Amino acid sequence: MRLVILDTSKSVGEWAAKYVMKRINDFKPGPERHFVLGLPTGSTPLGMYKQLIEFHKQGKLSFQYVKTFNMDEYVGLPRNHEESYHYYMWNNFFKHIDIEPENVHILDGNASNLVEECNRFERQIKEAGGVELFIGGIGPDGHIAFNEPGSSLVSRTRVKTLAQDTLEANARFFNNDIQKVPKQALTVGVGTVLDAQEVLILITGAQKSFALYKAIEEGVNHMWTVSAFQQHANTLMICDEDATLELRVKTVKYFKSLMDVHSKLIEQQTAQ
Ligand SMILES: N[C@@H]1[C@@H](O)[C@H](O)[C@@H](COP(=O)(O)O)O[C@@H]1O
Repeated sequence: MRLVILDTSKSVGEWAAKYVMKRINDFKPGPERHFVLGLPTGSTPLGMYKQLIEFHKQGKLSFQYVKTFNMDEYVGLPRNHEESYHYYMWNNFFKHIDIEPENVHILDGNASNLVEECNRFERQIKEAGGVELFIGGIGPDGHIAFNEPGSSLVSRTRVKTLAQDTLEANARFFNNDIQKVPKQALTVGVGTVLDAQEVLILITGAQKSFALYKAIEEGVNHMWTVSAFQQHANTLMICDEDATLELRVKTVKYFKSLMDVHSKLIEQQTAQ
């Protein structure tokens, strides 16, 4: 596992965007060879999306041959509701880039048969050839996508009832009214994300520092589902200083000493 520690949450967004751009451009996507990207929502990735849009506007990056699969969506929230992940994705990212709408895949939380919707999503990922790079964020309770504490670490896309911690954390998006937060969501499983060729996880803020500690310094534990990525051969976590507050000084020093190595991961873009 790699951990890139940057000073601020802003730098996390910029670094992640440079990394994603490099991965897509190095892949050289084309009509017969789409780059398959898994995407998260939440406040953490906003800076990354902003920077990716900027790279696109500068002509450095195209999404014409990129297929996307989003991690999750609330159940029962109308698609045009400002807090739906459909709205979030189109508003914050897709409408600003050159992606083909048919290449965008977001779970439909209003489908008449939610189980079939989840199974269809898994099939679509498979038909696309699997995810090349899955980007994720985590909740303060260490969940990835909506894989709440106690989720199976081999789970697939499914309906999930949200934990109290998540309802509380996400109430801020619903006028701080916990009653307005949908109680269920559709989410990719931990196993779905583990199947990706590579996983990139963004973690910022002191409120995520205990989860980062659980993810890195303790063992794999289904009560902290992000810890499952210790078992993935190609996981890259990017965090800010605040998120390291619960880590040992030794751990932080070790990963910081690798910064020169990590900088090489985005080198081609900075040189452009
Ligand atoms: N289901 C989403 C997660 O996919 C996301 O990672 C998390 C963090 O959100 P934020 O970045 O706003 O802290 O929020 C929700 O729970």
